[in-house]
Amino acid sequence: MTSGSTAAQPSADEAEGTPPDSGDAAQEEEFQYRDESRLQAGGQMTTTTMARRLPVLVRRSLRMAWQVDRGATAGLLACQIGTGVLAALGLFAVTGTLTALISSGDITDRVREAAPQLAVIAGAAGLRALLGVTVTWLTGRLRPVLARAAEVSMVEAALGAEAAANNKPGYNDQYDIADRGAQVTPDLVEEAQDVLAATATLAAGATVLTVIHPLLLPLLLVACLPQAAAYVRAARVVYLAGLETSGRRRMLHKLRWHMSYMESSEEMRACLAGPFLLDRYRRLAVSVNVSEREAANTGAWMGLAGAAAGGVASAAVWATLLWLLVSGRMDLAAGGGAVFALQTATGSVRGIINGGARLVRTGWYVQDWQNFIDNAHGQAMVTCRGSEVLPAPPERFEVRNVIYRYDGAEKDSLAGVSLKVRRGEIVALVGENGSGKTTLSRLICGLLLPTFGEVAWDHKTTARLEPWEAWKHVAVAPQRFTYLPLTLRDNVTLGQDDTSDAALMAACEASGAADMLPDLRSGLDTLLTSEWFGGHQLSGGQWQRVILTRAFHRRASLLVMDEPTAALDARAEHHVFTGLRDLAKDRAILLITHRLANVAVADRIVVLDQGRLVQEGTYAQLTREPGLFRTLWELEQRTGGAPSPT
Ligand SMILES: Nc1ncnc2c1ncn2[C@@H]1O[C@H](COP(=O)(O)OP(=O)(O)OP(=O)(O)O)[C@@H](O)[C@H]1O
Repeated sequence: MTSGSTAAQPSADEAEGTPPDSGDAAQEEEFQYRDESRLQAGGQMTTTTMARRLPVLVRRSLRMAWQVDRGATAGLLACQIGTGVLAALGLFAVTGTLTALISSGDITDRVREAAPQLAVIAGAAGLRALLGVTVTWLTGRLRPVLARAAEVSMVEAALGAEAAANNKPGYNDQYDIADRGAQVTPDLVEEAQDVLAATATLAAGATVLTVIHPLLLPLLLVACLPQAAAYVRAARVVYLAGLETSGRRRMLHKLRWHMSYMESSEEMRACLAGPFLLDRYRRLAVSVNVSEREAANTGAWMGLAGAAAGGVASAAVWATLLWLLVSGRMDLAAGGGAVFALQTATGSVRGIINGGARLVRTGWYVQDWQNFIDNAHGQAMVTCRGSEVLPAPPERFEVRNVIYRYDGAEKDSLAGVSLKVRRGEIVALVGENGSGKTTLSRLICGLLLPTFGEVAWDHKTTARLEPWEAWKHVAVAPQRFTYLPLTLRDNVTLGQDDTSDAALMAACEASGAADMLPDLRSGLDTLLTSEWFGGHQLSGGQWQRVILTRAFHRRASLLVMDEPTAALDARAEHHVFTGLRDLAKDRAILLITHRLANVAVADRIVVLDQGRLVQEGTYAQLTREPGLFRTLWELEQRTGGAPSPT
């Protein structure tokens, strides 16, 4: 982005990650992770609990891999077992070779005796290399499939959460952390493979070591414990830093999205929002860098301490081996084999510790992912709602004395509102900005559940209905709609109901979208975005026609239209409103608009003021009687808007 050149550049100190000045601190405070219970739970995880969880994690990773690609998983397991067997064979062959070479007798005879063992060593090494390549191939095949599957589960869980969840404390943080878990799911499998491979090799080394001298293996394992503890602590520090920075990283992600994507590209330039946000981004990035760098430093120190402890412990094991040899408790040939076995076993134990610590850290993330997909941070609709299904499309939608307060809000957005809409009726919701119109429409659609009171469709409350089945009876043309990068046909039908051209064309006629079809290269099958080749970029008003087409195409009992013509030209707006009565024949229509000229079409008008229903009546009644409606209507008339009552 060229405008970035005008942005305040970070100083050298900032670029290196020095904490930003105090002016930014308050700003960053807003994005801090605040789920103390989660942080405490993370902080209390010890090496012992983690050691206990390791087999669970390996099993989980295998189960996940098995679900997405059985062939690759079985192949990987076979490779790991094969690697262990070959490692054992190779080690036994090394011991045999050394015994043969070191024994007394003619050198030619000794070499001849050792030759078959040497062939086994070479064969085992070659086959292990082959298995290594196979493991790389199978892992490469598994990784992307697993990552996509984890992402899909996340999206399913997010879609299965209450729409109100976004306001719940901690929900978005939990989503982010879980999303990170989804991204690292393939790592879990790979790290579990590493641990399995190292365990298989250790099993081989351990067998040989135990045969040579029973003291060596326990000594080696005890010696590695301090290193394991240090690595797990380091992993915990990095994981906790990931939790703590999640809110700030989410903000970075949002800023990146707004600065780079097409939808906001014009404001980024014309309002100089680009340089401003880029500066904000840099400062926030520095603060995240500082936290992550601190964690990396602490982790490195812990790793260093662990490695030093491991080094000392290793030296003790080697000294023991030396003592066994010098004191004559072990002969020279066995000693040679022990050196190889010890080296292999030490490498394997380090592999298990390293891989295990990484596996544990990844396991925490994956656990977060699992928790989220299990119940969406306590917001899963299946646990908040019933599973009843309406026997027939509802005739009547009723709001009974409803209070609604968004989570975290200081006051109610709706305070004791009651309203009825029947099929065949058009009801208009009117009121000033923030009076609660959209909130009321969300409740009547069952997108939100009331804080108090109830919303009933015929005689069933929305809280008892299975939501996805219920929403088959609802069509919404929302105030803030989403531009989906799909064809016109897909944007309208979303794969539902009658996807035939005839049904689509009828809806296009009603919304006015039919007028723009001649300009679309592939008609109904034109991709509605220029972000991909062959796509077509629509104007704001044209998009609104598409959204209306989508709502009209659905044969739903309740049609909610929230500022449905805000972006339409006069001809298109007139076309939509003259067709509304026809649409209302078999639908209940809830119309929200600030253009009071348009509410004349409604059978009833309901006026909201600060979350309360203050007036209800026909257009003729409300324009006559004193009240909020008349005040707004008169203001609109002064600017040349609403017609006189008939
Ligand atoms: N998702 C949300 N989270 C928290 N508060 C919200 C949310 N949506 C709306 N509110 C609050 O609820 C109140 C009613 O908002 P609502 O969108 O229902 O008003 P409206 O009458 O549709 O306004 P407008 O005419 O501007 O569209 C406002 O005070 C608003 O701040």
